[in-house]
Amino acid sequence: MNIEHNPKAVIVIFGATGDLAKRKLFPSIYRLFQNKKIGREFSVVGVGRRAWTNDFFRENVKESIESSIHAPEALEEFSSHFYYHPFDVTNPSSYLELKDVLHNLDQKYDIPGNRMFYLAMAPEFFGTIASNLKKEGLTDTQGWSRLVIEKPFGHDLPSAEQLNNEIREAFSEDQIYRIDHYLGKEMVQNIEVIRFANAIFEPLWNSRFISNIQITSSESLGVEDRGRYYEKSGALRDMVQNHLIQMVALLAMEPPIKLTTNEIRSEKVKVLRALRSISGGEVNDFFVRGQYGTGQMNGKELPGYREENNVDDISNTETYVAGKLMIDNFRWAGVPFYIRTGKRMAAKSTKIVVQFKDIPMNLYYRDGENLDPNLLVIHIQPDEGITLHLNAKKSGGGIFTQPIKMDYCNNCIDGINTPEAYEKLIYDSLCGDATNFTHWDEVALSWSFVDSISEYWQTQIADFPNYASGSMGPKAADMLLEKDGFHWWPITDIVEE
Ligand SMILES: NC(=O)C1=CN([C@@H]2O[C@H](COP(=O)(O)OP(=O)(O)OC[C@H]3O[C@@H](n4cnc5c(N)ncnc54)[C@H](OP(=O)(O)O)[C@@H]3O)[C@@H](O)[C@H]2O)C=CC1
Ligand SMILES: O=C1O[C@H](COP(=O)(O)O)[C@@H](O)[C@H](O)[C@H]1O
Repeated sequence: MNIEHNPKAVIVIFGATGDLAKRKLFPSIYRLFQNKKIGREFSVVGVGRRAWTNDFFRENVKESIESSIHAPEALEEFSSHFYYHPFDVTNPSSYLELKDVLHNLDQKYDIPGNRMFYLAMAPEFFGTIASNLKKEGLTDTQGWSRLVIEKPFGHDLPSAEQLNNEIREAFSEDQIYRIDHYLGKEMVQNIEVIRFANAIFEPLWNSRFISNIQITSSESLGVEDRGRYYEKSGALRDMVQNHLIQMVALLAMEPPIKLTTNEIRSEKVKVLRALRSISGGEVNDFFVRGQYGTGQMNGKELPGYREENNVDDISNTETYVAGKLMIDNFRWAGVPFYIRTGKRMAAKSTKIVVQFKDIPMNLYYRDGENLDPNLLVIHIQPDEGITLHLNAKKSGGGIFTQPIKMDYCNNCIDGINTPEAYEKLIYDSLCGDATNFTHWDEVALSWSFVDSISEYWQTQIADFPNYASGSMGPKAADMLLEKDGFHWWPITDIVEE
């Protein structure tokens, strides 16, 4: 792995007129520029079918930055690096013109032929774009060429394999950067550091001391304007196959022998290989699905999923998933990893709770007084930090215990400077660091895990809707833990479960 810290490149954004480019990509590239992670030697070429001019595109870029960053500076200079090249990506002849544009920009900005092709478009175009880039010689330069790909990477294992084969015709695995934006989140990246840089956690990080691990990624928003996509996806494919399984892998992996891309990925792959597969008949024992109905949030009446735009009024699509994952290896045998994610839940929050086993004998037990289990809570968002739940002596006479918390707040210190996930991932891909991107082996294993669940669900009509908007999901998700003697730990102090 050859990581370059002062990247010089032309970034080509396919889908530059779309929502992702505007909301995430332009502001992230701006922050890299503002923080001097990229210097003057860069250029961005936007591709879309709309007949925009360079000036119109630059106005759009400026608008996107102004709407997301307070008092941005040097916007004129920054946006002058942006160019727009309209064409339909299915038209092979346009790639030669793009090639000339890129060549001229190399010369203008003193860029040594480095190209980052960012595919912010629907996946059905990935293969066509990759093969045209290669065929027309756009990857044939003195510098490097990388392909950055947005999700969804297929909708099941066969479609992901087909997509992968198409792009692998033109790009090798080490040129492909598959985005999972959760891997760019500060506290997701912190999981490894918390585990492997602290003598107090690693010896306890196994089935002898941990009773269960819970990962919640709840959203308060509904499906918004993505009904068409979401109807075919659902929460299992949209969130579990990628973000939640990636967090499980980071929590469960063995310490890598070195902090290199290959070593870390290979440890994550081993976890995914040990993930117990769930056959059709077992799905109901391990997984619960839900769909939001009408409800209330902050005094506002909210529609159910089936009333949303572009959603079938008898839709069988799940907007909520809870599951129990078992990792059949030496470290984790018998420890459930509970996951849950859903739309229109009571709060927007992503949290990991590591629950330690009870001590063998409670010396402080008195009637009506119990020791709480020790918990390590990793707050991913919106708050970032860690909390350790302990028991301590109550002040005053006698030996009475009380639960206490030790808190570390990451974004209280770094505040608004905590880099956004996309900013970090774009920077990593420009630098050639693929650690926080998913390798094909990870993608394939996680699809194969979720496929057996979704195949079973497709054969069964669900009794939807089964949770109210603004709630914490269906009751059956509580039962999933209760039958093992556990319960979901609340995700915020305000949300009652
Ligand atoms: N938006 C988000 O927050 C997220 C999006 N994603 C993924 O990113 C990708 C893009 O999403 P999003 O930006 O929301 O989608 P949009 O529908 O907003 O944008 C699609 C883009 O593709 C371009 N496009 C479509 N067909 C062609 C074509 N034949 N030739 C050239 N350009 C074309 C459109 O340009 P034009 O109309 O000018 O032709 C537009 O710029 C999707 O795969 C999505 O799943 C992933 C995570 C989050
Ligand atoms: O990938 C996706 O993630 C978002 C949630 O991301 P977050 O960073 O806001 O937690 C989700 O809303 C979307 O449906 C999904 O495609």
